[in-house]
Amino acid sequence: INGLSWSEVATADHVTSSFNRSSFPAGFVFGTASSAYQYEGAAKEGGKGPSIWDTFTHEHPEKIANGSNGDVAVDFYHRYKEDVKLMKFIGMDAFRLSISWSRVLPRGKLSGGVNQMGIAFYNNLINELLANGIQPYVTIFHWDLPQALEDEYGGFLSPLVVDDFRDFADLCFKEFGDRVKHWITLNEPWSYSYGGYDIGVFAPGRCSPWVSSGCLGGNSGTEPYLVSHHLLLSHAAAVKVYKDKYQAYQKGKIGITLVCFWMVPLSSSIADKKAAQRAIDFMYGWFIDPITSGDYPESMHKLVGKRLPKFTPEQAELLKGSFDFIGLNYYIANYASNVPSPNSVNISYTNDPQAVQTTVRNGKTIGKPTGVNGFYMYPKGLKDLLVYTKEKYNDPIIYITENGMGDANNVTVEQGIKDTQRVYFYHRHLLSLQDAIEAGVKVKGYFAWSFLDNFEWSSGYTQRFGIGYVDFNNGLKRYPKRSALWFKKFLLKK
Ligand SMILES: OC[C@@H]1[C@@H](O)[C@H](O)[C@@H](O)c2nnnn21
Repeated sequence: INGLSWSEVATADHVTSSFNRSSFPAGFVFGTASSAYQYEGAAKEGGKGPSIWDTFTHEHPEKIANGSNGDVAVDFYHRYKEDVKLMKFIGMDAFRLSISWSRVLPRGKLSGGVNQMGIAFYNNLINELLANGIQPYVTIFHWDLPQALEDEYGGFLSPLVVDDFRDFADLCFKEFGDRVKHWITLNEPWSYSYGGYDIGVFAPGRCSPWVSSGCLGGNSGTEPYLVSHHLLLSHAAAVKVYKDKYQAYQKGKIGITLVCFWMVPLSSSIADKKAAQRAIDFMYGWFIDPITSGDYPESMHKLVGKRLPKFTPEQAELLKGSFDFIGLNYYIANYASNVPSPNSVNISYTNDPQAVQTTVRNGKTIGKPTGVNGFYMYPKGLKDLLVYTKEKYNDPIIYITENGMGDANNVTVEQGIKDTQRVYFYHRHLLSLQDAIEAGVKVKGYFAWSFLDNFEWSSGYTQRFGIGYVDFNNGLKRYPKRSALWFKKFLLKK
């Protein structure tokens, strides 16, 4: 600050410890994560077609804090070279980005034509990363479905999306797979289904009328399950294409990114312990069971019944083992407790598990607060989730593809960059990650969410998750936060 450049600020004395990169296995990958709609901006530039997030934010500004949108976001589309230099300055090994489907296929379908300016943008970005010694980890779908496919057949509500997603993934492998060696098919299918079709706060904003009066049609008891079913089939189709057509000579790896809140039984009662397991099944098992066993968890069959779509034997075969690694996004833990008399009238994904999630026990919150209401720090949950995955799902290779916290430091730049709470968050979660590795979990990398403050979906720009501060009042200027400088020391190669 006071005009100090990143390197001048970095020399300032910052607390470090003997805990650093060398506390992790050689070759362990450290990076930061992002997504297209939250970073790029240039929403109508360079031949890009509209996504459902462009539509959602413009047609329903009341659903986004301050009526914000991603039209400009943090202007990554124009500033990516400067930003890659900053990643290198911090010492990051990798950068996780997503491809905007409607930037490369403006009409969603291959038959609608490929936008060569979109292809060029991602080629330039990938080349810039590699030229700076940073590995690109690419997410194919991070929620920004082309509006054209939502209009044509309801997007992921329809099985027709599977072929279009497969073609989009094929295009990405063909155009970028010579340099991209780590692919993630989907980011958090849980969030897309739950946010977009159960509670309606994410695009396309659907839910049952009893859930919220603002929903644009929908049924919270059936649509989340249909959408997740088609997300899983799309994932499997993309993995098949990669393994059939590209992996042998491109020699990359492909996986999926899932999210799970760790669930802690509210009491030591059997009922609450079972409720916590159901809560994990409905958030995490919903997806990791089908890609490991080829079917949904038993608890979902029992509680959702005929509302839960079925996989054909062929689909089950395609899904089983459809990954080289699991990407895991971890942020928080919740208490889970049993719902003794389930609500038989208001049927929804949220009510089906008969487990209510809370954050306070005997007047004490589950962890230290963050800037996001209801989100508390629970570092131990990272290790618990990793060991759970190792033991229950046959010891897969795992990347932590997101971990971080939000704060509402919107007052001044000086305040915003003094994010000592975020330094504490990262320090504690990396210690927990180290415990998991010592317990034998095969974690190969860790990505902080996020490199820069960015568009935080329905929270707009009111929640900041970056280790880099963006001054939205002054030309989107970037500043290193304390956490960025902490990472710089942590990552220093001896
Ligand atoms: O809310 C912070 C971030 C979002 O910005 C990401 O887009 C999303 O992948 C996610 N999942 N959990 N937490 N997050």
